[in-house]
Amino acid sequence: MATSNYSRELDIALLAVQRATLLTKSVFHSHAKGTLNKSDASPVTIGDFGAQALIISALQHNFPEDEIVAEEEAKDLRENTQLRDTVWNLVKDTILPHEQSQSALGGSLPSAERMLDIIDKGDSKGGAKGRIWAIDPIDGTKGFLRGGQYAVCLALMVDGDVKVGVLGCPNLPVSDSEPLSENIGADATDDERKGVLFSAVQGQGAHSRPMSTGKLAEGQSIHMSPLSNVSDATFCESVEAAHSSQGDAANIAKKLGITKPSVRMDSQAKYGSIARGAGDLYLRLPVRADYVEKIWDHAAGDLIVREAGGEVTDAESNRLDFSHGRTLLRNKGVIAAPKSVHGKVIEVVKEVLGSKSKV
Ligand SMILES: Nc1ncnc2c1ncn2[C@@H]1O[C@H](COP(=O)(O)OS(=O)(=O)O)[C@@H](OP(=O)(O)O)[C@H]1O
Ligand SMILES: [Mg+2]
Repeated sequence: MATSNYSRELDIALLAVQRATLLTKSVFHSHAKGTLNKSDASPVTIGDFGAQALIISALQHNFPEDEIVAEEEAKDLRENTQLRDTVWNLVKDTILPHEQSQSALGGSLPSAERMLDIIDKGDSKGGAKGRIWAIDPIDGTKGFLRGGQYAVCLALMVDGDVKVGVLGCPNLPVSDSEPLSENIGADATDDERKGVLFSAVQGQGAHSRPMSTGKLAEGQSIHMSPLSNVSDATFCESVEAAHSSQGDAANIAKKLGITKPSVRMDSQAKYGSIARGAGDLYLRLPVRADYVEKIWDHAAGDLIVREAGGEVTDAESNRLDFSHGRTLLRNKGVIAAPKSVHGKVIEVVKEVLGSKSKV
């Protein structure tokens, strides 16, 4: 039976994300060096499948009864044996050098066929009852392709409530105190010296530690910035204009008196960045009324920001609700901010979005 402080879940989640991130980095480097030419598949496809297989195999080994909601299904790999073999070769060769992690994660996978079955274990419908893990093997696919920001994301929900969250962000600065550069998401920032793992357990705060390939260091406590005046804020948003309305964000920022330009970056690296105080706000404003957010795009980041002392809601000021299956059916948009200014930000979000709906 799992203990109530979730220490084992956290340890396994950290190792699983560490190993999966190592795989995504190796896919990126093979692609960049032109050595990934065995198949026509994009490196995102290969990295997505490989990272999902590694994370699920670690979860199945340790928590066989738990359900899993993951982004990918193995259908494409079953139909394309060349692609399957490319992924399999990576998965079987991605091993963390410290022995302890090998046994904790259950050793190597036995075969390519078994890998496909493992990938398909991520097909849970989710819901309001039981222990459910949410996985996004590569969040921020566009960032990954650029060598910019992306994240390997894993969260455990129990009865719809997020209890454990881990984000592997290989291209963010190691240091929590390094301010965000404006072009952090636009440039190819891929660099061996970068990389951070963010984590949180409900009621136990949020932490960061360097993303190494060896034994992981103890986590350092992280906190949202103690922002008292919202006009001093740095806000983060998506690079992709199709994922978040940059026009609405600019109007909101202007009304809040914010003069600093937004920092655009892909993936849940935005949640990690504000949780460590490198930025202040994360605004995700709906572009299309019919788009429903996926739980794997938010579960880990939501807990990490709240445990770092922030507030995370939708545009109507409702908490993100992870109890409605694979999507955030009841929420539109995401507004994450230090507690001190969240109310003020929501006031202005409602004003700007409300005036649009009247046009
Ligand atoms: N229309 C629309 N609106 C909002 N969100 C959408 C939309 N379409 C896709 N997605 C999801 O956005 C995830 C990535 O979010 P980001 O804000 O990091 O965007 S991006 O990385 O800049 O593309 C991205 O996750 P990944 O596919 O894992 O990259 C998608 O799940
Ligand atoms: Mg995603």
